Amino acid sequence: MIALAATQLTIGTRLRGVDAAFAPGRITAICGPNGAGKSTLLAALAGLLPPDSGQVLLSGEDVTTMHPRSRARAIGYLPQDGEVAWDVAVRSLVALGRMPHGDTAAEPVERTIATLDLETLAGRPISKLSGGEKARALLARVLAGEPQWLLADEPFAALDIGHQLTLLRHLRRIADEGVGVVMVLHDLGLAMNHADEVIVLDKGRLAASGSPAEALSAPIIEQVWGVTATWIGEPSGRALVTR
Ligand SMILES: Nc1ncnc2c1ncn2[C@@H]1O[C@H](COP(=O)(O)OP(=O)(O)OP(=O)(O)O)[C@@H](O)[C@H]1O
Repeated sequence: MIALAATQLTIGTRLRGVDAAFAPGRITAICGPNGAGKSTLLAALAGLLPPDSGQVLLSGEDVTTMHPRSRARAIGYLPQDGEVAWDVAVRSLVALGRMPHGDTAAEPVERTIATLDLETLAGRPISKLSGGEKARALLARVLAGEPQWLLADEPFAALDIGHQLTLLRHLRRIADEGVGVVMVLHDLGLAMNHADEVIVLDKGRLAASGSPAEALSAPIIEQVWGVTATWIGEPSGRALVTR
């Protein structure tokens, strides 16, 4: 089993001694208030932020010292505000996701374009896309690389409800195939209903972790977000009602 784990991860005051383990085939949501350290943790898991102390291990190997190409093959990372250096067409951008493999294999590129409903946009330059269309194109680039781990920062933020649902189903499908999915989510309903595990960060520290029901219980939401709220509805269809 290829596991990804952070031990006593410390980066300035942004992350303070965070321990977290992620399992392949599972969807883990990282939640917490603004500035809690969620994006910092995700970037550190991707090997892009060297810690002051502690480490991130992928199958026992330190991610910061892995060969960049093997790390890129293993870990697909989608940052919060993805920027594109060149104004290429969507299809070319998605094909760039194959770089870690040293190929531009048409099959995964076209499959990912179809999965993210980008067929009619495939020839259009990135600069001429809407915010949500660009978000889907950037996500497609990462998915086309078929990584063992998908680390995505707020992948649903710009998507309409239909594309959110399509993406949720796709993430569950790749998780069922063994991919480890780790994503930062502000929408606690999405985390409660669709994640297998939840990690809650608060001021750089781990505040809770476990099943969605455990880690996002009303007392933890009150303690971490300072919000009094109740979950209503059935499992996998819960809604958070604030008071
Ligand atoms: N490059 C940086 N150097 C120093 N501090 C930073 C840097 N980037 C972010 N921070 C600070 O580190 C803390 C954690 O930031 P981070 O982006 O990880 O939070 P977050 O939980 O993802 O927040 P949000 O929900 O607002 O996206 C914040 O207080 C932020 O101001």
